[in-house]
Amino acid sequence: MKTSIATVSISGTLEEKIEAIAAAGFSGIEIFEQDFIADARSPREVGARIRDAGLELMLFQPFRDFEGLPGPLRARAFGRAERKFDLMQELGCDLVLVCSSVHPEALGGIDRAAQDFAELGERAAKRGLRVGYEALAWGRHVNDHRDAWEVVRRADHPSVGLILDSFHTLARRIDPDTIRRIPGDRIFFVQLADAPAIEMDLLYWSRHFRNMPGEGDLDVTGFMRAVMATGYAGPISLEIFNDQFRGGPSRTIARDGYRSLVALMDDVLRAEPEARVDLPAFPARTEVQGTAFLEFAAQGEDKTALEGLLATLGFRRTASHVSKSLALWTQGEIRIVVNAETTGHAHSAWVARGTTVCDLGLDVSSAAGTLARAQALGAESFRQPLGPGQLDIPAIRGLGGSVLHFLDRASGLADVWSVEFEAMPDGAPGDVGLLRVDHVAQTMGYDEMLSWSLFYTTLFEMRKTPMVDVIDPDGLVRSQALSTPDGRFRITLNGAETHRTLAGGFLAESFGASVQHIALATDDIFATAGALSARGFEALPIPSNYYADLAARFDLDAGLLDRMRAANILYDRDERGAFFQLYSRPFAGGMFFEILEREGAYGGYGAPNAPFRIAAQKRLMRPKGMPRG
Ligand SMILES: O=C(O)c1ccc(O)c(O)c1
Ligand SMILES: [Mg+2]
Repeated sequence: MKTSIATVSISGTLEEKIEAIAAAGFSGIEIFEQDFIADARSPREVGARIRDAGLELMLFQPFRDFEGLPGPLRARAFGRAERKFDLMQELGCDLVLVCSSVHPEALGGIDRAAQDFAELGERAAKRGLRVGYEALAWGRHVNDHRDAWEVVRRADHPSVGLILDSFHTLARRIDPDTIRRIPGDRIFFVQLADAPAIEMDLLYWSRHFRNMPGEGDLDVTGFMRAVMATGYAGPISLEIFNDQFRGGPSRTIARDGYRSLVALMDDVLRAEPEARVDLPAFPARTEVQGTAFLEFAAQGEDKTALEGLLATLGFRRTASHVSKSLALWTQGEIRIVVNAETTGHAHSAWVARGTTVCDLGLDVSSAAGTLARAQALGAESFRQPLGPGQLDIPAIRGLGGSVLHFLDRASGLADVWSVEFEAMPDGAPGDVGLLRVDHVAQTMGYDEMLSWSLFYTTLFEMRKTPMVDVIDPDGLVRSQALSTPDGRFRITLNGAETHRTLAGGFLAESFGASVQHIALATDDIFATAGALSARGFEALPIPSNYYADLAARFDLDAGLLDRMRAANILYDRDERGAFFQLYSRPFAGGMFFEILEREGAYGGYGAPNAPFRIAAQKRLMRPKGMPRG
């Protein structure tokens, strides 16, 4: 499979783009004319540089406002085309993208355009070049791939073909299955982009809001299934105009692109087994069965404070690692590892961020299969030297330096707790009824959210919920939840735009994206709250204004309301059930625990309560009488 990406899709100079694209694993590149013009090197040098980087220069674009012009304007358009053909020959690129005209004097007429393309094809063929025609969604006369195809069909020249772009087809809600009737060998190139479903002007939407397949709401898979059904065997390229990506880290964005393209083509192949996609086989998305463990890196006073908090939360230190400074704390199905090693990944994480969640372990059906998929999608595997008798548990680097381990029963990895740990019960009193990890909440910059959601949704079988806005007294935080279909593994992504929000302050303190809170589930929040307070746990205080509003919003039994108020429990409800939650006070630079109960099949995360929770946390964290800012 030939993969490619347009230089417009990422940030930097042309040289930085070339390096990032090559490093991400693409086979080729679409060069956007502006990127070339801004470069100081000659066309020959640029072409040679691209090939030296191991990339094929697959497309030169765009050539605008060509077809359907009258008299002298037409002659001038051909003159311009000849100049660009000269340039392409120097660059060493044989295909140009001509996008449908928006010229105010373009006349329209399928046959007129076809004649123009027949002549252009003849001129291109003399130089061994080819011409591809793409319908822009806002083209003056041609704005639908079906019309562009009719122009190409009537031009009837072997050097003239069609270029398809998923954005232009899907943005206009044109049925992608209409592509199935186009002969695959007449399609010269395919560009892919997704986009979020927002109502706006097509041109503005296209130039600013495109994103990687899988990051938006368009049916790019359906589009690509139709393309592959035609027998198309050419390059599959990303063309993503996005303001955030233009300013983002080029290597990360290029890697996201590669991940999105490989995941998409894998989906296409699974849905359309007849399609000829020469993609090496790798396992389907992993179905995560649950959280096997959460590992904190902690040292010194922070470690003592964390252990104290774990004890008041009803955890018991049940085992220690045979050779490392790792303690295992358990309750219900929950395992928390406290890592106080002075070398290795946990130690580096602690040095960089202070007390932090440095590792997430997931229960999967095949750990090796999950690793294989992650690597096929471009993830790096993660390894540390193994001590005697230690299990080689497959792991990868997530984003932002995070690490994920995969445990399964089939290969005995789930036995790590008895193999590598020695039981060492601390004799603490019984638990408080916490049963399992409900979700892990990660905080990141707003502009990193797409990378993280793409990472999880391409590797694991997870659904995204729509993004919600959370109002912090000092700014906005966007929040999006990802969940396995059965809800056994859930992650919430919180994107901060300013350091003044609670999430933004945590992000600044922890030097990058990381877990800010861990939500643990009980089946009886009132019993749990009672047991917690008996152990000296102090819940985050919630003001009585909140309970007065609850009484107004929901038809709640007065006794229930009183019990919630007494225990600082927040409440929410949806069509499927009710939700109760309480919070710990912040620890170690702004992390916290949440304790929750889902009643019925409540599917949310208590988002309506977030502004009140944040304000309550800020009251505790902000020294009294200090002006903010
Ligand atoms: O926005 C544009 O002008 C533009 C140019 C070239 C393309 O391939 C495209 O899809 C859009
Ligand atoms: Mg395009």
